[in-house]
Amino acid sequence: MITLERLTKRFGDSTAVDDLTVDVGAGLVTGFLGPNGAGKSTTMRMILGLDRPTSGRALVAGRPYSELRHPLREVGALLDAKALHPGRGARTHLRALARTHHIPARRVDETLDIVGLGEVGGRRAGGFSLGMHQRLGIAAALLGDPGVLIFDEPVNGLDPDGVLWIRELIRSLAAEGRTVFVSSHLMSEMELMADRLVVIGRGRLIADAPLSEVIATSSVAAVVVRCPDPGRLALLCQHLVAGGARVETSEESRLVISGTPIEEVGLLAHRLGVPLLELSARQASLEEAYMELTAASAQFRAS
Ligand SMILES: Nc1ncnc2c1ncn2[C@@H]1O[C@H](COP(=O)(O)OP(=O)(O)OP(=O)(O)O)[C@@H](O)[C@H]1O
Repeated sequence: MITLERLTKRFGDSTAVDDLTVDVGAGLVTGFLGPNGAGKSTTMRMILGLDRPTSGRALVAGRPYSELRHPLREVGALLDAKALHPGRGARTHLRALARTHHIPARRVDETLDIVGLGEVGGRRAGGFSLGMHQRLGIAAALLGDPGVLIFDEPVNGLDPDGVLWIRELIRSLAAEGRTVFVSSHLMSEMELMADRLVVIGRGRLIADAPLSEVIATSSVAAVVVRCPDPGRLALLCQHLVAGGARVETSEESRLVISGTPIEEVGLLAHRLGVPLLELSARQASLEEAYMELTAASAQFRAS
């Protein structure tokens, strides 16, 4: 469990994180979204004791990071995968970490196997590909078998195999009951990975809800009907508009309706004797919902 209580961080005159209160629960993947500069990394850094809050608190399992007795056994993190000594082998790097954090040495080979680097553990990290760096960073995060995991942009720059692997790993870590907090700019990936979402913009909380609820906020969600009889379709359209729905006619035989539930559209068509060849719900994508939610707080968006 991660708890943010009125968490605030100022750098000089600018406020990077602004009064953020959020509970990130166990057994779930919680996605952390927001435009560039929204304050995601700063928030994660404060959870990990790398930045000091200006006010408020960030707690892991009920305590600030600095008060954790065995931090790596409580919380593992992937922030900047390249931040390690290039001359060191992967195994040597993990062994050093294990030693300084009182983690049994056998975990080094266990975690190298979990991330698929068992065969290359002796190679210098300086020669690793981006994907191997990510895997090694994840091995370091898992080393202490922690209950809380924080991943900042874990799929950045990975090939499709690597993306699939990280997605499955992250889902399985949550299924084991761990708290998993993940940031990503890839909405399609978040849609597949996250159970809940925390969305921030300019440091402030915009949404904290299950994925499905965030998607449901989009105005792009619609009901599509198709009818072979233009006269009947026009009649249906008239009644829908009179009832307050927004209706688009993209093709002659098709209506795209928003603001009216699919059940009501179906019953109305039946009452009016409108023959339907199609009655379907069009769900918004997370990307569409996200763009609407963050429209006011994105600093760099073309108009
Ligand atoms: N050490 C620092 N000194 C001054 N300003 C900083 C510092 N670290 C971050 N900031 C500022 O705080 C704000 C939030 O940055 P942060 O990196 O947390 O955002 P982010 O949501 O992670 O962005 P991105 O998606 O681009 O990684 C930005 O305006 C950034 O310039």
